Amino acid sequence: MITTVTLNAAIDKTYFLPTFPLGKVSRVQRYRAAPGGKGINVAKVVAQLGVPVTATGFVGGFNGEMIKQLLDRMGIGHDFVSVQGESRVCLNILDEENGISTELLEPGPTVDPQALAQMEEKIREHAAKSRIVCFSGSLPAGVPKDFYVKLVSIAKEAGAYVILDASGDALRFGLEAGPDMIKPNEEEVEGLLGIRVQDEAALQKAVETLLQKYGMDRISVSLGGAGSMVASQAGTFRVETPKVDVVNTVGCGDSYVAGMAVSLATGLSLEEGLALASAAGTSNAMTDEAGLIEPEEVERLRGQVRITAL
Ligand SMILES: Nc1ncnc2c1ncn2[C@@H]1O[C@H](COP(=O)(O)OP(=O)(O)O)[C@@H](O)[C@H]1O
Ligand SMILES: O=P(O)(O)OC[C@H]1O[C@](O)(COP(=O)(O)O)[C@@H](O)[C@@H]1O
Repeated sequence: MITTVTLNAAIDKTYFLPTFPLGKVSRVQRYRAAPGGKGINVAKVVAQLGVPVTATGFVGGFNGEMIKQLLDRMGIGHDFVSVQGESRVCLNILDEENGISTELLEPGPTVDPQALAQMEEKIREHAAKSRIVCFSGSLPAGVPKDFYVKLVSIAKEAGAYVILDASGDALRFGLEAGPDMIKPNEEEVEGLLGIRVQDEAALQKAVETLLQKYGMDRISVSLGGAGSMVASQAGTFRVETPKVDVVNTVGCGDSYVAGMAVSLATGLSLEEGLALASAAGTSNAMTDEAGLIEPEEVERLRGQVRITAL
């Protein structure tokens, strides 16, 4: 079992527009709405890859109900803590002619102390039944900056392998609890070390420094269409993913995390895991919804991922 945790769940809405002129009226002819927020996207991809998953986190209001109902329709198990207020809408406006994506992310509800305590209990309960627990995304108002320290510690004490995919203070604090894996982007690596990364050699040095400093099992720095660089206890690897026709890249990072979680839960080797994670991210880029992949496409892409030991 894999558990995903989304403290700021969302309805991910995508508007597909031929162009997106600012200051003009655009009539939306085509759109999609799906349950989202990073951890929920991870859960959707894990389920599509055929591994049992439970999604937890905070949900609120009508949007929260919609998130749960849409997950039910997808056959994805969930066990959320309900909060006052309304779960957010995350809007992605895709200007298809220019290939530009503009994301507008609402703040989400304010979480009260009682709900925080309930969440700690949920993590204790689900981590005890899970091989992998993935914590993903930003913290809504009312959640202390160091909440991931508490939750990661609880999950680790219960014996789960912990993946943390967050940014800013949430990541910085969360690292103190010793997650097994993180998936920062280059900017987040720079922020954590207070440096500028000029080239791949500098990135390699930076991720190896972080790996040693926090004693992690692996760090994947995702590089969009350029793939990823992964530092692990077995060495550092440059992972190149196939070039494809891109439709929508929102959710690629979540799909990559899902692939990694599935590989860990099913006992794949590190190299096999890197290929699966990259292929899942790339397959997501070829679909129009965040957290949507084509399992057959993933199978095909897996064989095309190039992994080089550095
Ligand atoms: N344009 C793209 N073409 C092919 N694969 C992509 C593309 N963008 C992302 N991916 C795949 O998804 C993974 C994660 O994407 P990335 O954009 O780096 O994450 P995030 O969404 O967290 O910023 C990449 O390592 C790659 O495997
Ligand atoms: O919780 P955060 O960090 O605000 O991110 C929320 C948003 O991130 C996304 O999951 C996309 O993330 P990635 O593109 O990094 O995978 C959106 O679908 C979502 O609504």
